[in-house]
Amino acid sequence: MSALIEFDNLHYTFPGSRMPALRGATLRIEAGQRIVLLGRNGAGKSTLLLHANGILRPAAGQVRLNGKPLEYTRRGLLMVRRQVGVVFQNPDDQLFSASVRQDISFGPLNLGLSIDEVRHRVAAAADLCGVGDLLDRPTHALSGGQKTRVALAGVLAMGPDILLVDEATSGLDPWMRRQVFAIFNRLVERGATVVLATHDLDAAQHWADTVVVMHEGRVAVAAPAAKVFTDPDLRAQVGPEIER
Ligand SMILES: Nc1ncnc2c1ncn2[C@@H]1O[C@H](COP(=O)(O)OP(=O)(O)OP(=O)(O)O)[C@@H](O)[C@H]1O
Repeated sequence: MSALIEFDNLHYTFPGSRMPALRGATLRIEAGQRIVLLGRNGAGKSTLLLHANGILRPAAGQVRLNGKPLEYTRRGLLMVRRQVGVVFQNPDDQLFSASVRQDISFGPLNLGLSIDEVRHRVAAAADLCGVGDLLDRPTHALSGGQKTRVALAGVLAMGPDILLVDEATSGLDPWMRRQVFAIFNRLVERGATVVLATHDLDAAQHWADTVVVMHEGRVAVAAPAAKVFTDPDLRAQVGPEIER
């Protein structure tokens, strides 16, 4: 059976950079997984996630969604973004509308849904993320944690099968962090996959079922979380990436 999403030997170098950010990154992700993506600063985690919904296009290699190669056309990318949601590291890269309501509505409107359906999705996603009372606020006047939750609501309103979250949970207070992880769990129970790129080893040990470690633009390890932290061979292989 084909994977939900597959990164096959991806190579990518940012324009103007001499160092490749991805050097043959390969990873297979199935439905219903809780994945934590670890790796030192600059290992390539964000770059890999930006390939998942076609924001970046690999110089070589292929991204496949349900076995089909991504199509980098307007139509192809819209289809991908319906299924693959990314919450960026910096929510300011994601929020660009005048109000929170407009921002969360943007994705579902782009899907061509009816106004009623969009309203329903926006209200449900805002409620889930605890930003229902912020809907009429300008996005620039929010705190960092509020911006993160609005960005998450905007992605959830699209109803993704796979949610990729780039180090966005670190700025949340402990209460909100628990809420956000509860949202991730609900998505997974529904059959979606959540991938969290983070330096949060607690999330890797206590939340993830699968831990993926990137090193210098490649996936060095992809294994059950319990194994990564206990198997001496894997531990040695992962080395400083997971040492506290
Ligand atoms: N916009 C960019 N332009 C040029 N180089 C970039 C850009 N973004 C990232 N890079 C480079 O690509 C490599 C991979 O970076 P990436 O952001 O994917 O790492 P990361 O694992 O997400 O790191 P971090 O843990 O610091 O977020 C690094 O060498 C980085 O300097």
